[in-house]
Amino acid sequence: MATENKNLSVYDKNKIPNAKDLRFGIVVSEWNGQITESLFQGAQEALLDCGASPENIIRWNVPGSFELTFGSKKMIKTQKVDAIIAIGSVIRGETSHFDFVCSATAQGIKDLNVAYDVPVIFCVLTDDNIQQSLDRSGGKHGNKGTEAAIAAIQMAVLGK
Ligand SMILES: Nc1c(NC[C@H](O)[C@H](O)[C@H](O)CO)[nH]c(=O)[nH]c1=O
Ligand SMILES: CC(=O)[C@@H](O)COP(=O)(O)O
Repeated sequence: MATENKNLSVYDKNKIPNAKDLRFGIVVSEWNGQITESLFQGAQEALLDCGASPENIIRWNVPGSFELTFGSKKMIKTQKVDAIIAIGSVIRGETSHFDFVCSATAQGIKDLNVAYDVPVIFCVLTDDNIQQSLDRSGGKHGNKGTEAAIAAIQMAVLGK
């Protein structure tokens, strides 16, 4: 289902586990900061709405999406968190660099989910233009940060 057919901010709170006893890490890329800050706000608001405590949300910043893998790995190794949300915004430029950043970031986060027992949620927008990014970070298609927060709660309690 394409995003245009699914608002990213819609969730049924009654179907989401309470997050009051969970600790979350959020690693935020500083590239396209206007977008990533909106994604962070969406994620933070949803976590709090679902019962998480502010002191149980740990935020770290990294330079760009490529660094989300290392930042998330470092957080897994040094912080006791139940799930991590990796937030980035990659917007296509003139060269093929977009493809390499997107692929490396997706593969790196996938690899963390394989190697460690802490779910890392892929909250990285990979857009052709800034309007697509705005539409998915609090615009007409909702906020992918909200979607990622709900996924983080669900994955944190999986199998418990
Ligand atoms: N062009 C974008 C980047 N590029 C930077 C890389 O993510 C990385 O920080 C650099 O290559 C140094 O390792 N990053 C984004 O998050 N978004 C972009 O649009
Ligand atoms: C995703 C990128 O790295 C990209 O924004 C960089 O722009 P360019 O391909 O024009 O160098």
